[in-house]
Amino acid sequence: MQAASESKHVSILNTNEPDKEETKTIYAVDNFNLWYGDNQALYDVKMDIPMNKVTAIIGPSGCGKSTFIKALNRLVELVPSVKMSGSIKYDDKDIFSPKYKVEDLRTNVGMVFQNPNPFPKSIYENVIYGPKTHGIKKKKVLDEIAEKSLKGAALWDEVKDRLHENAFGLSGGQQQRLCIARCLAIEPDVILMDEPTSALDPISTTKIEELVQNLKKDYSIAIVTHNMQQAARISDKTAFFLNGEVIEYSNTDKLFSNPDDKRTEDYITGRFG
Ligand SMILES: Nc1ncnc2c1ncn2[C@@H]1O[C@H](COP(=O)(O)OP(=O)(O)OP(=O)(O)O)[C@@H](O)[C@H]1O
Repeated sequence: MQAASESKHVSILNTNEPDKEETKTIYAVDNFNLWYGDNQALYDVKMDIPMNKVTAIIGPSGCGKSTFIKALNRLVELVPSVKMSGSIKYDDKDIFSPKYKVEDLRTNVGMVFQNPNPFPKSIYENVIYGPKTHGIKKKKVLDEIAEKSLKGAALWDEVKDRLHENAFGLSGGQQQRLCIARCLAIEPDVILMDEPTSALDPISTTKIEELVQNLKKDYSIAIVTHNMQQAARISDKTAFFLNGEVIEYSNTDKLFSNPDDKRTEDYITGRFG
């Protein structure tokens, strides 16, 4: 966590800032395998996830997309039967090293799930939950974090007059943006999104897509989506997974216009999946 005064949220709203051209790697995944008990779900996954870009993970149901994204923040370890091999480096550090603290990873890597999952608390309490857990107590600082995070999630204008109302009173799309605000409040570097719009109507989906585009100036984003048009609209790079393998991983324009692998072409043209 950064101190509130040096918060990165200030720059979220500055849409005139030019994109950073130099592409650095935030996650380096190499030869990564994962099993649930005896069933192997991921095979030799190798991919570098770039910093300050949107990386889409696409592929048919059951191909390992969620498993992969949950490996990136070690959430997948909560399944007792899971075994893994290979390496995942975040910011050049092996996240499975005994020395690596999972709490540090979770502070740097936020996650947004398929169904909006606000806590049964007020809008305000939802957003400041993480910072409070990290020991921030001053009301002024928490107020500032709440405002910046809600602005960052493009929700402030809609909720600024009802911050102390229950979050369940928000629409599904607003609840999802609240979950994004809750994620921004811990000031992560990476945001993992697992089908964040699949439960939303088209207007709410468009808002989240616009938001993702804005957020990539300050965050590295990996997004699992079933929606190929969405991947094509919002991502810089796309990985196509099939049966636990990365079949193709390239710039989104290239993958959708001129894929190298016949299986990618079949999938994006709707021949299966
Ligand atoms: N908790 C679990 N225990 C056992 N097997 C699991 C578990 N979660 C996923 N799997 C298996 O791992 C494989 C990959 O599942 P995963 O959920 O990662 O795929 P997905 O591509 O995200 O699918 P979908 O698009 O349907 O969400 C599947 O065969 C699935 O049955």
